[in-house]
Amino acid sequence: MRSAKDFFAPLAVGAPLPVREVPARPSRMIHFFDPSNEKMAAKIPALVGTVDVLLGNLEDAVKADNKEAARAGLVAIAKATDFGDATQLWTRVNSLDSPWVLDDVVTLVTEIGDKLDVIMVPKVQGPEDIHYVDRLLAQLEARAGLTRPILVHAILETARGVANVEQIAAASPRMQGISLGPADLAADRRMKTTRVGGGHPGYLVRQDPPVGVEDAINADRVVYQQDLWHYTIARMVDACALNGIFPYYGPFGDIKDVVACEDQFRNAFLLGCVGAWSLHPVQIAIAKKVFSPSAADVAHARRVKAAMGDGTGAVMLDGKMEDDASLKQCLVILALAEQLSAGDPELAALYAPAVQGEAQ
Ligand SMILES: CC(=O)SCCNC(=O)CCNC(=O)[C@H](O)C(C)(C)COP(=O)(O)OP(=O)(O)OC[C@H]1O[C@@H](n2cnc3c(N)ncnc32)[C@H](O)[C@@H]1OP(=O)(O)O
Ligand SMILES: O=CC(=O)O
Ligand SMILES: [Mg+2]
Repeated sequence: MRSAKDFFAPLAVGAPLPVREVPARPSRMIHFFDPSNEKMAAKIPALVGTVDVLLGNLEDAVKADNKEAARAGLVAIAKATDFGDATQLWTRVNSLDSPWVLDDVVTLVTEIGDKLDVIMVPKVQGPEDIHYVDRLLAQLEARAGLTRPILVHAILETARGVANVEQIAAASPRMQGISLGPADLAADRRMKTTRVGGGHPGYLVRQDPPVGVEDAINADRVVYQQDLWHYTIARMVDACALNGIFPYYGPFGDIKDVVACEDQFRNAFLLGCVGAWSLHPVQIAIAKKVFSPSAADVAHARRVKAAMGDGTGAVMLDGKMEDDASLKQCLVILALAEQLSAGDPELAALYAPAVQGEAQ
């Protein structure tokens, strides 16, 4: 293990200094596209400024025959596009045991390292995977003369990865965040599902049999569908919070079911996630809506803050007790509203009166 003193030293001579704080840029939707798909790629310039993150995907969902075209396509798109301040460029490289990943990383850092904000690494098993990528990136950054380190995002999609999530989150100052990868995780755990994210009608809790009713076992009883992902998301959120990095829900594959997608994203938001993946343009607006606090929550947070005066003690507001701890939650909402308003006049208007300075 590296000593704390060494942690912020570059891992290669000439590589940029590691960051001490992960930049907290909005990343409500990580919008996936396949750079080898000409129709999809043609839509990317118009998405700049409308999504927080554009992610050129090179891994699963890109056909094996198209892996090189996807890599080359991403290089071409990145070179031709000005992403501005509002949109980050990320990539998801192939898995570390694949025949493509070395060329993915070498090519992307060398050709477009100055444009890439984050590299998403799939199927991370433990901190050793992050250490490998960390050193390789430092070497390539030094050779490319980059002045800003590229950050790393891990996908949590193996049982071993989940068991090691705290060490993964702490493995490098490059760690930007972690996404839940429910599809691969389900397969790796040998769960008996056949879908990409979301719930399952068979995973439920049933109300007790009614008392004093004939054939009570077969009587109508309320069933509550449970969340397959609650444990993993909660663990991931804690690991990220502990290490000052950001947690995300991953993919929701039922593109047509925009209602369940919104529910699943909101569960993740309420548990502490800052964003989710959008696989199709229709999911962009869902993520934006869910991962931006509601106007009602912002207004309520503002009232609690005003009622709490110097921030200590207890007060009653609308019949509920508020104190230092509920104020802290309200400040989280206000800080997020302030951050998002800064780059989005529509949200700024929604949250009016101006939220400037409220989180201080
Ligand atoms: C488990 C995991 O690893 S999840 C992550 C990996 N998966 C992905 O990245 C999937 C990315 N998304 C996709 O491949 C596609 O959206 C699909 C396959 C889900 C659906 O694609 P389609 O059947 O073409 O959807 P649809 O017909 O509704 O598309 C409408 C338009 O939006 C475009 N479009 C679809 N997805 C995207 C996207 N992610 N980004 C930009 N444009 C897109 C289509 O090209 C199409 O364009 P057109 O109007 O010019 O014909
Ligand atoms: O890569 C994502 C997943 O769910 O698997
Ligand atoms: Mg996966």
